[in-house]
Amino acid sequence: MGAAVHSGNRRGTKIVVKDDAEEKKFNNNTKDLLDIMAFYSRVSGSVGVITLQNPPVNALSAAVRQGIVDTMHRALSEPEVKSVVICGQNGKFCGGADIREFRANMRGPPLVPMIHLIEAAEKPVVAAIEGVALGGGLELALGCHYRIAHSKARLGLPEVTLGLLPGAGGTQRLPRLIGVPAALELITTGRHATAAEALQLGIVDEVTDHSAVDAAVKFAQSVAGKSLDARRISTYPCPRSPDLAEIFEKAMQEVRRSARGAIAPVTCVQAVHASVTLPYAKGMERERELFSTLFTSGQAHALQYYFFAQRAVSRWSTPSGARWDTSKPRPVHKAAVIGLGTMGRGITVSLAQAGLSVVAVETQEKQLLEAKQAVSGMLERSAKRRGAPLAHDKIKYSCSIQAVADVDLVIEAVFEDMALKKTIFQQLSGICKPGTFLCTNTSGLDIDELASQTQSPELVVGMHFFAPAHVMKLLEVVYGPRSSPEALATAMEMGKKMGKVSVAVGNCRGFVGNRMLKPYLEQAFFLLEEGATPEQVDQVLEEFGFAMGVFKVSDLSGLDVGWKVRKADGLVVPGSTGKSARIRGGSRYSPLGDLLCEQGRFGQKTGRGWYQYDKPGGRVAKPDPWLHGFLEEYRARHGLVARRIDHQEMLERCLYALINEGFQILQDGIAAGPEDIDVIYVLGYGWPRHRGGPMFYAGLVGLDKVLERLEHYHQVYPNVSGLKPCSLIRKLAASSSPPIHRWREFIQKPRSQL
Ligand SMILES: CCCCCCCCCCCCC/C=C/C(=O)SCCNC(=O)CCNC(=O)[C@H](O)C(C)(C)COP(=O)(O)OP(=O)(O)OC[C@H]1O[C@@H](n2cnc3c(N)ncnc32)[C@H](O)[C@@H]1OP(=O)(O)O
Repeated sequence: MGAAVHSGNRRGTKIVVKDDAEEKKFNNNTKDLLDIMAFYSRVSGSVGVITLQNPPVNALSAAVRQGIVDTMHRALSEPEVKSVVICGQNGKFCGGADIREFRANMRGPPLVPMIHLIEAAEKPVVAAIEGVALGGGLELALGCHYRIAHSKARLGLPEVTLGLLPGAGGTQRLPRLIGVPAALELITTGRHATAAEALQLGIVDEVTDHSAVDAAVKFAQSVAGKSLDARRISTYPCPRSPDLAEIFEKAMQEVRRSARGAIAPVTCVQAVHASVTLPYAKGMERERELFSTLFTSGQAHALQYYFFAQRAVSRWSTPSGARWDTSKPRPVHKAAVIGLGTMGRGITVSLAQAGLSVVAVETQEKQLLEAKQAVSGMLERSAKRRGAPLAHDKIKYSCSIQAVADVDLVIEAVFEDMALKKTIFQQLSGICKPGTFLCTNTSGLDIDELASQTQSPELVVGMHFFAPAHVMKLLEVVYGPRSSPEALATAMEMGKKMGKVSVAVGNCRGFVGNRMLKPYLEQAFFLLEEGATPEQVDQVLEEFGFAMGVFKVSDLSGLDVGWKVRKADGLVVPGSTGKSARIRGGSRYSPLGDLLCEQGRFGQKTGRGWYQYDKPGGRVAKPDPWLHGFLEEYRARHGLVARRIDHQEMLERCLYALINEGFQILQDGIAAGPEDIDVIYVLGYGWPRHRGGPMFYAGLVGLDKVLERLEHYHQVYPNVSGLKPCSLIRKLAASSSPPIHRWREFIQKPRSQL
C-alpha cells in the first residue's frame, strides 16, 4: 500500500492513513503523539485501526471520546475500509472513563451514544484487548462486535469500587452476553477477570499469547462483509431462568450484608434487574437514572477521592524536603526476619512471596520448628489461593542471629519491648555487613531510641505491619530524625514489592494509626462510664460502616496489649479508689480496661472481655450480663449516674476525637497530608472506604461543624484533652474550610533533621 499520509488534528484526533512499514517510524516519533488522543491508521489496506492514546491507561477523556467518534466516522466513510479494530497504545486497551473528569465539567461526546455508534456500525468492529479493559473500557469493548484479548489482559467493571455503576451500558449488555448470575457477580464486586475466565464466560471471542492487535486485524479481515445481526449485544434477549427472582434476592442479601452501608453495590443489583425486566432502551434509561443518583452521592465522591489518595501516598515527602522522586531505594535481594511470632511469620511469608531470599531467625529450637511449620502452611495455602508457585525454598531458618551477617535488610519483629529491641539492635549493628538497613516492626515505639543503639542510625527505619502481616495491605514506614532518605525509600519500595500500600510517617508515639486510636478508645471507655454498653457503642460504629465496633476489635486483638502499654507508661494503678482512680496527669482517665484485665478478661483468647464467647478462642461475641453488672457497680462506686446517650453523641465523640488527633498529626508534620491518614485508616483500621477516611469525612461533614461539636464537648468535658480542638482545624475553619487538596497549604513545616 502506498504511504499516503493525511493528518489533521481535529479536537484530539489524528487521522493518518499509512502503510505497515511506516508504523515503526511513526511509533519512534512519539513526540508527535503527545497531543493526540485517538490515532487512526489503515492496515493492510482494508482495516481501519483506531488507537486510543491517553497515557498511562488510555482513560476515556473528552478528547479520547471525541477522537473515537471522529475516527469511527472516518473508518465508516472510507469505502476501502471493510472492518475496524479498536486498540490502546502501549499495550493497554483502556482503563475506563477518566475519573478525574467526574468532578469537573463534563465536556465532549457522551460515552453511551459513542458506544451505540460503534455497535450500530455496518462494518465489523473488533476490540483488541491488551493490558486492561476496565469500566468504560470494557463497556466500549462490549459495544464492539468482537473481542480478542491477550492472555495476560484483565477485564472488569470496577465502577462499584468508585461508588458508581457501569453506566455506559455495562449493566444492560453484560447480563445479555454472559447471563445474570455471572454479570451480577462481576458488577457487584468490581473484580477483574483474567482473559482465560473472560473467554470461558463468553466475554471475549478469542485469547492470544501474541499481539492482540495483530490477531484482531487478522480476525477483522476474516469477518469483513459478514452479517452483524447476531453480534450486537443490545439486541440479545436477556437469558432467563425460573430461579431469577431467587438469584436477585440472594444477590441483594449478599451486597447488603457485605456492603456495610455502601449504596453502589445495591444500586448495581437494581440496574442489572432492569436488564431482565425491561427492553434494552428502557433498561438504558433506568441505568442512567440510577447512575445519576450515585454520580452525585457523597459516597462516590469519597471513593473516588480514596482511589487517588491510595496512589498519592507513594509520592511521599518529609518535612525536611526528602522526596520519593529524589531519593533512590537500594536494591534488596536478601532479607532477614528476627522473631517468628505471629507478626514475624507473616512478614517472612510476605518477603518470600515477593521473591526475596529470607533468613528467618528464632532463638529457641522448639519455637523455630513451630514457626517453620506454620510458615510452610501459610505459604501452601497462599500459593493455592493465588495459583502461584510455592516459595518454601526462599527461606532459611536459623537459631542464630549470626545468620543475618550478609543480608541487605533486617526486619526485627520481636515482642513490643523496648529493652529487648534495644539489645537486638545493638547485636545487629555488630553482626550485619556495612550498609544493611535495620528495620523494626513496632506499633509505636521510638525509632530514634533504637537507632541510637547502632553505629549507623541513618540505616534505621520502622516498618509497622498490621496483623495478619501477609494479608493486610497497609505498611506504615516510620522515619526517625536520623533515618536517611535512602533508608526510607528502600523500606517504601520493599513494602511495594510485598504488595503493600506503604505510607511514610514521622516518628512519634503510636505513629499515625495507633496515635489516633488512643482518643477514640478513650471516648468509648468514657461512654461506658456515662451509661452506654459496649453493644450500643459498637452498634453505632458498625452502622457507620466499621466492620467491627471498637469493643469487638479490642476483644479480638486482646485487651492485654493496651494494658501492657499503659502499665509501661505508669498509668495503671491497681486498687486505686476515689477521684484519683479516674485522673492521670490532671486529665480524665478510665481504668475500665485495666480492671477487666485484672479479672483475666483479655477478650476472645480467654473467652471473656467486653463480650462473652462460648469458649476461649471463640469468635461470636455475645452481650455479657456480668459485664453489665460490673459497669453498674463501677458507676455506683465512682458516683457516676448512668444516662441515656443518643447515637449522634456516641458517634461524634468517638469520631471527632479521632479526627482531632488527625489534625494534630498533620500540624506536627507526622503525616505529610490528609490522604496519608485516610489510607492508613481505611487499610489498617477498618474505616469504611465509602466514607473516604477520617480526614475526608471531616471535610464532608464540614470543618466548621466538626469544630463546633468539638468545642461543645470540650466545654462539657474540659479535662479531656483529646476533645480540645487543635489549632489546624481552627485555622482551616477560619479560612472558609478549603477543600481537602488545599489543606497542605495551611500546615506549617516543622523542622526535621532528615
Ligand atoms: C447528575 C449527573 C449525571 C451525569 C451523567 C453522566 C453520564 C455519563 C455516563 C458515563 C458512564 C461512565 C461509566 C464508566 C465509568 C468508568 O469507567 S469509571 C472508571 C473505571 N475504571 C477503573 O476503575 C480503573 C481504575 N484504574 C485502575 O484500576 C488501575 O489504574 C489500572 C488501570 C489497573 C492500572 O494500574 P497500575 O498500572 O497499577 O497503575 P495506577 O498507578 O493504578 O494508575 C496509573 C495512573 O493512572 C491513573 N488512572 C488510572 N485509571 C484511571 C482512570 N480511569 N481515570 C483517570 N486516571 C486513572 C491513576 O490515578 C494513576 O495516576 P496517579 O493518581 O497520578 O498516580
